[in-house]
Amino acid sequence: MARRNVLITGCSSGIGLALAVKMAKDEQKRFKVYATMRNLSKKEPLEEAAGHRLGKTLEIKQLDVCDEQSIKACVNSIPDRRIDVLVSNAGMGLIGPIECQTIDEMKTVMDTNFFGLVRLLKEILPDMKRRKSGHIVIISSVMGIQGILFNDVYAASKFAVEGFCESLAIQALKFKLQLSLIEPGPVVTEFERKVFEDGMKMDLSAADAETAEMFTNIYLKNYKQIFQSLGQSAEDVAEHTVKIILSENPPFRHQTNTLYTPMTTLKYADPNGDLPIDIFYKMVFQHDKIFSASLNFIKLLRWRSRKSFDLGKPSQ
Ligand SMILES: NC(=O)C1=CN([C@@H]2O[C@H](COP(=O)(O)OP(=O)(O)OC[C@H]3O[C@@H](n4cnc5c(N)ncnc54)[C@H](OP(=O)(O)O)[C@@H]3O)[C@@H](O)[C@H]2O)C=CC1
Ligand SMILES: CC1=C(/C=C/C(C)=C/C=C/C(C)=C/C=O)C(C)(C)CCC1
Repeated sequence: MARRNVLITGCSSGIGLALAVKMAKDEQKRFKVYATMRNLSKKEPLEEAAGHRLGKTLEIKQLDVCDEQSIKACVNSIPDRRIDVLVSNAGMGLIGPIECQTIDEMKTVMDTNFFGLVRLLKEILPDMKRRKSGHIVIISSVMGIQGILFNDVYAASKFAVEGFCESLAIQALKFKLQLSLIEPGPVVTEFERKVFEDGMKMDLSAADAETAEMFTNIYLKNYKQIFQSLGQSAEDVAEHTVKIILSENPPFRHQTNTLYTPMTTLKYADPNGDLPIDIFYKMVFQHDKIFSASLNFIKLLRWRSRKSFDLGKPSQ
């Protein structure tokens, strides 16, 4: 099989970095990775992790998904503009009561997570259609399927991504293109740190006392524990993603975290949509002690089995 050109966005940290390195280190050298980031002054961790693959199976390029010119320049710099696999990974989070967020902050989330993907595809899709080959892989989220308390705008941005892709997938099929949504649950990356820090410093004065208390003493208080007990590593998500890229018949949707699937399954179990809302409400407001104890139990099990605990590792 010929070496496939892979363009990945958001490679300065987290899932993008882990995926770029994993693909560049492929023993069979099946990929040429164009690892992109908006700010090249952040390239050191990637350079270090790529080691001697740098300049061989991995090249670092500038690309800001909020800037059409930067996308165009990056794609034009790739031989024959040939991108066989596009991984749309760049993204950002936003938590808190909407009363305390500005419309501009919300627009930045939509602009990055949703319009970022749209801009990439406007540039790359026509070439893929002409060649009648290509795989578009999108790092979506479980929040592309299901909303979570105090993640209203972030979830909306991922729902937008999923609706857009569901529509596009039908046309893509006609051009023999593949489209896959990767849906991780919580992943321990910079995303988690940034979102938590922003949440902690948030000015909650525009919210009523009950909402502010709920955000601080329920959401933020449990946030770290949720990531510690249910969280995956970026490398885990990268492993799932490579498996999807290499599969002959890649699925349209792939959830990476089996500890989280009982939650997302609730969505499909009730056409009225009340079941997940009701259960999340009870977990947060009525059975919070049982919920917290269950999280601690999962954390303990994972600690005892030192990472071998199955988080839905793709079968060999
Ligand atoms: N962590 C999690 O719990 C989960 C994350 N995801 C999704 O995974 C993806 C990767 O996030 P993750 O690795 O966790 O987080 P990180 O914060 O570690 O990585 C996000 C990357 O996106 C980049 N980025 C942000 N805005 C832009 C932009 N305008 N143009 C180009 N790059 C940009 C960041 O660059 P910079 O360093 O310059 O900010 C960074 O490289 C996101 O789409 C996120 O929504 C999905 C499920 C769970
Ligand atoms: C499990 C769970 C909760 C929190 C889930 C979280 C915090 C998920 C984070 C997912 C991320 C960060 C996805 C990124 O795209 C609640 C609502 C507290 C209570 C109900 C069950």
